[in-house]
Amino acid sequence: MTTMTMHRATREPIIEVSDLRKTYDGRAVVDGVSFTVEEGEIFGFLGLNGAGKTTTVECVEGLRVPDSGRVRVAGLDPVADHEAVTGILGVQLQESALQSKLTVQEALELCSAFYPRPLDWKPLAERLGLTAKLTTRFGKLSGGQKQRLFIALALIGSPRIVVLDELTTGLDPRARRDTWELIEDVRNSGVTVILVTHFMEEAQRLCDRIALIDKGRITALDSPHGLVDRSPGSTVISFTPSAPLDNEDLAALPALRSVEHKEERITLSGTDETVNAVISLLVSKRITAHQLRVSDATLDDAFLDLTEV
Ligand SMILES: Nc1ncnc2c1ncn2[C@@H]1O[C@H](COP(=O)(O)OP(=O)(O)OP(=O)(O)O)[C@@H](O)[C@H]1O
Repeated sequence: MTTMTMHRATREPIIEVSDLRKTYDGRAVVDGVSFTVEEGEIFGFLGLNGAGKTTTVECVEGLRVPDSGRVRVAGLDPVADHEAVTGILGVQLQESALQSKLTVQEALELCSAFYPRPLDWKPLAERLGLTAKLTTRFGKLSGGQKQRLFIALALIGSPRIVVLDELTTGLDPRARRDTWELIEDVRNSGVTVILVTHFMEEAQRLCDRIALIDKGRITALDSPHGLVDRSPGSTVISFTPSAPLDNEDLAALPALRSVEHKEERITLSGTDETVNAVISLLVSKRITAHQLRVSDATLDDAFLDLTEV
């Protein structure tokens, strides 16, 4: 992590998952999931609560045993070769894993001792804003400080892959941005990052690719841009017309996804074709568009479009 070389994904899969299934009480919570993660990429999972994200990543970590399917981490089976996988994969601990009387420094030193080539914990603690808290007991840390310590502990073993589940939940906006920079540095040093998140801005900024999980299945897997482009309403145009527009004319616009009227203001979502057609319509009717705004849909829009609620 200390060498800040520029990231270049090597395009070699370091994680391979095919047709993964996990059932609880006869219900498939992960239902035929397949994906690969290339070494050096940040790979994100997005999905509604209960979609199967954590179950999927815990099968990759070897913490849950799949009912069927194949999982390989650097060529190893995470269940059969659990010890070897633990040596190359850093995971965020759960709150219950640390004794409340342990100080931050003790936790960092203790976890360093588990690994053959641990990072120097002092700069790591500094980077995560924990230096002033080294002598504070875990039980006395705030939620955000605990979260930072968990991130430090996930990275301390100098892993090839780090799995961060809800990385910045509970962090204030400043700490969240600092953590994003840290994760970018981690990736730039060649570490592969698996990120489970509910924050679209985080996924959009950090992830090279994102798997959308819905009811135990991957419904889309693409770059953040690619997902936004797949969203049927990928371009949004809004304006206040100088004279009323005919609803039938609006409804006939090509590739139109939605029309919204708010007092006199009209917001349409569709594609570039929709935008061009509405401009032609306005010109042909000699109507001026006041406060005209055209914007791309966000990952948020894509997520809602591509997830069945
Ligand atoms: N040990 C278990 N026993 C029974 N059901 C479980 C178990 N673990 C998870 N589940 C169920 O599996 C489904 C998927 O859970 P999972 O934690 O993987 O979802 P998630 O996408 O990570 O959700 P969240 O965003 O809420 O963390 C949920 O319906 C959950 O209740």
